[in-house]
Amino acid sequence: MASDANGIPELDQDKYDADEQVKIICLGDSAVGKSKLMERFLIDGYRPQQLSTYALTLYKYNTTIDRKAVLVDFWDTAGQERFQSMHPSYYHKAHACIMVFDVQRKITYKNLTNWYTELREYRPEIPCVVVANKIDADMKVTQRNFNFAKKQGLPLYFVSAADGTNVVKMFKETIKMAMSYKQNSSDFMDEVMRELEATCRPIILYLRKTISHRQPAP
Ligand SMILES: Nc1nc2c(ncn2[C@@H]2O[C@H](COP(=O)(O)OP(=O)(O)OP(=O)(O)O)[C@@H](O)[C@H]2O)c(=O)[nH]1
Ligand SMILES: [Mg+2]
Repeated sequence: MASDANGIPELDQDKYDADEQVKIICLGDSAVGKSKLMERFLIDGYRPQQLSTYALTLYKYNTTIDRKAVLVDFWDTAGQERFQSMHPSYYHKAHACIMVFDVQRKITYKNLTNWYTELREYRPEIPCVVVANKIDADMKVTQRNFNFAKKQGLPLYFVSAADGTNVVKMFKETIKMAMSYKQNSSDFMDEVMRELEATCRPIILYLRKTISHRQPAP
């Protein structure tokens, strides 16, 4: 996506290398409330930017962390999740993930496993939170055990985009996790090591071959 995005600065993902830029993605089945959650959090003056060609909406949020201005880009799908899989560039350089299900629809909870597997394929280390949305419809669900989060060691938030319960708390904590990941991750070194390995492998193979073909000295 980034490479076809010539001329659309919002899709230039190199900007996420800068200290003050964070990318947070949102995953989950259709109609679980992903967009409503964003809108609820950014209720005062959110500026969603719909990029329909890319089945994507970007929500921008300015905040201050440790007295430093930070710009958060929330990436929200616009229908791509119906195909049960996202374009790889959706995951590219993401610093955290918000994974949402609808407490009223069991299938959306079951599908978290698929979303999580795909997320880890592309971003093995980034912080991820599980969000049980629509608790306003039946508060009793907060007593239920949703073991997926516990099993994976992920934080679980019971929220309602409709009445706002826990929405700000969940977003603020996720932003902090994203920043902390960005400051401490070994992403960059991993990339360097992978490049080095790929470059050096043919040389090592060649050397091994040459040495093994050498005749012992008389
Ligand atoms: N009762 C209740 N309804 C909600 C809540 N959040 C979202 N909804 C409703 O659920 C429906 C889907 O919400 P969206 O935010 O559009 O869901 P989405 O996950 O963005 O859906 P797609 O963009 O199609 O993937 C809408 O009719 C919302 O009004 C909630 O907390 N409580
Ligand atoms: Mg949506």
